Amino acid sequence: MASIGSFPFTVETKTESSAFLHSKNQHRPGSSFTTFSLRKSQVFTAFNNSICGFSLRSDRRGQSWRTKHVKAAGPGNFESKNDNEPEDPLEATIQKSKKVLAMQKELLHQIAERRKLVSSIKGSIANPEEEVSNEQRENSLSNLDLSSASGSNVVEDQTTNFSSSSYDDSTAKEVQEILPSGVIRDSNVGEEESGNGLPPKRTSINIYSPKQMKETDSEAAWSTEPTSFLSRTSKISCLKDEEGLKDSNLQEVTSEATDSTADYAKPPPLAGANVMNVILVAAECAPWSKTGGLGDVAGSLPKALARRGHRVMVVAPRYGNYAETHDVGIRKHYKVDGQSVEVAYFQTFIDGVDFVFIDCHMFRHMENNIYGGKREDILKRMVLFCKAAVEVPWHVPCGGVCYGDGNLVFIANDWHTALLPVYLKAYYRDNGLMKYTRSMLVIHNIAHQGRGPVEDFFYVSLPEHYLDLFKLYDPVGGEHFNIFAGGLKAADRVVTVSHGYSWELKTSEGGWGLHNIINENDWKFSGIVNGIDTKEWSPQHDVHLTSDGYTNYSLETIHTGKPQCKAALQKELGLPVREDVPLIGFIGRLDHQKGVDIIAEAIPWMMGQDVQLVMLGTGRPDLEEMLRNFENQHRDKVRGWVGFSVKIAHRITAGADILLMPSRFEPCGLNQLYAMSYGTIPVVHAVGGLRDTVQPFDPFNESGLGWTFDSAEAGKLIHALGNCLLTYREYKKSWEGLQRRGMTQDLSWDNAAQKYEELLVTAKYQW
Ligand SMILES: Nc1ncnc2c1ncn2[C@@H]1O[C@H](COP(=O)(O)OP(=O)(O)O[C@H]2O[C@H](CO)[C@@H](O)[C@H](O)[C@H]2O)[C@@H](O)[C@H]1O
Repeated sequence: MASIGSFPFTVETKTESSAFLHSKNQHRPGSSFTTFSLRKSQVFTAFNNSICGFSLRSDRRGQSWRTKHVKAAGPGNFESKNDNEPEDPLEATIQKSKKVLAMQKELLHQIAERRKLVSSIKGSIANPEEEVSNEQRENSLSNLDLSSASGSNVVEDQTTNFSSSSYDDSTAKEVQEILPSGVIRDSNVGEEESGNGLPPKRTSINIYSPKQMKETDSEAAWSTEPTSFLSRTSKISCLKDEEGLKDSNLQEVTSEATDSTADYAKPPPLAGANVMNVILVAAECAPWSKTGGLGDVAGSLPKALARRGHRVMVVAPRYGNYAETHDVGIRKHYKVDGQSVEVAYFQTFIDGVDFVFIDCHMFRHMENNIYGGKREDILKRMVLFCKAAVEVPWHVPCGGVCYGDGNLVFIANDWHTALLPVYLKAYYRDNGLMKYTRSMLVIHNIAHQGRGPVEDFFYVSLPEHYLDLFKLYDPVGGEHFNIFAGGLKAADRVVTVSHGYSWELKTSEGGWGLHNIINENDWKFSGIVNGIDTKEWSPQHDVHLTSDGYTNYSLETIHTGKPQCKAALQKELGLPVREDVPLIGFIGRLDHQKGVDIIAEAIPWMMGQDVQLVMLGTGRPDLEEMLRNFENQHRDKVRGWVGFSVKIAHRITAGADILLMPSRFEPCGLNQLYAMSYGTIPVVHAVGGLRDTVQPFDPFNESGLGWTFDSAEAGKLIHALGNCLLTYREYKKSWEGLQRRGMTQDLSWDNAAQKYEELLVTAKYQW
């Protein structure tokens, strides 16, 4: 983090988030410019990561940094034009040098201050009992008893829905209804949790008025201070009363703080001053659970964010027994449809990411049927999941320390977790809690929205005035309840997985009834093309290519490696082993979106060609039957694999020459990205992310990555595939060029992660 230090950060904070600073200054009257906006985490992070960054920064950032600095610091800054500046250039240089020296002195002073701060943190680790105030606030809504909140304990903050002057019994009742309606707060919880020899938990919360906040050290008074890495130390008190806390955890954290000086040598995080805590919440997460691309994204985007220096967690349901994970030992209760449901948390740390799995009877043994069951049952599962997930940063210590709710952004995904931004607002932020926590909602597929009758609203246990957020009218279904609609409105930022799809979503054809909401929220809406996990999906390292005659290969060895994989695939599937026949692949859900029926229409033409076709998919029973029929009718040319097999998906990607994707709509599409990185040429309907990522082949300029067709029709597919087959057979050099260009693209998540980061930052500073 050499480039973060405190100085540019302070500048950026001041210039970009005056509202935020305003509120900060309330707690720190009289703070000076250079210190007032450094939050605990940032102080710690800055301290932890660089001193020498100060001297490098102006060189590295050059003019843009200086401009910002001048803007922020105004007159008196060493870069600003001063009326008293001497005419003599030598004298002017000397004066400037003096000012630079003075500034460096000031910076050294700040560093010394921060050293003291870290020492005091270490001290507090050594004496965790002293953190009583932290302990008091470190509790969940599952333990809140707002009926005991009264008088001076009541929030007067304007951002909440209630004030002390108007707070009476009826308000208390209302607040009770709003806040804990989805959260069990009965004394059973406390008793249960104190049943392990641990101190009983408190059953009420102290809510501080702004006056109290001012009178109290703001760092100790309220956990909404953005925390990031400091949370690792300041949240120690949350651990000591948690079941399952091991001494070793504490030691780990203590030694982490002790070793902080050693971190000077570490390279700075790519995110620089933007380092934050990120929690991605998704209904599936590869490799543990996956029905499609959402699982891939949940398993890989977080790792790329972690590589940029963020503290990153994924929260997913625990559908099966995942060997790598351990029970954190914490139990909480949430109310779903009037029933108290106990949840446990399982955790593991892989590739820099904390993976937390929420365990409860509703998810167990659902690994092969994640979205199965009646509509109400799926909804109830997602309600529970979102209620539990939003509180994970409070309850689940990772590496010994909870994430805390400061400097935190949730990334929710698709309708399944679209309730999370709503809960964050309704339960917490409307009530002055999680004030600095933000949410982003990612649209992977707008076709699935969590629609139901308006009565479904009662399952989500929200205050009545929230109903309007979810109510939607459409000509087919009439007035209905729509979870995606609520999430889109409540989230601080909305992202979809390609630019093309972000445009399509705003049209009546592409928005599936949500286009008006998306257009109204255009200001917070962006498209970012997915990346791929190059560890999982690279022909060089693919673990599924190490046996059964397959082999790993790279651009250098593609001439031998890919034919070997093709032969192995033909052998494995019982097709004639022939190097010269073009092998066409299809992988995907068998449904309307993926255009399997368009392939079906083109089958008679295809079977007239000398080709082989391998299709892998699962989904609609009629389409599954169709795949079996293709195989039965053309046993020497077609294989239709009905089922979900990650191994076969990898092997098809490596062994095929061509990948077909005639999707009617495709928000991003991952298979074409995987294909290109394996030297397999995509033939795709130019829609959504497919249009963004597959530039059409131009034989005159020898450019492009594959073939595209402009409408989802069999005739168009045949035309594009015909040209592709011709090139495969007649123009080997062009084919190799296509493979080379595809394989040398940077398709990793790193680019996308940087773009996500930019939006996470805007969300963070959004008030
Ligand atoms: N039968 C099978 N066996 C094994 N593996 C199989 C399989 N069927 C599919 N897969 C795998 O599932 C993933 C599907 O990726 P897609 O991008 O096609 O996602 P999907 O349409 O599910 O997701 C949505 O989300 C993703 C992620 O944002 C978007 O790319 C996409 O456009 C959008 O529709 C790939 O990894 C693929 O290999």
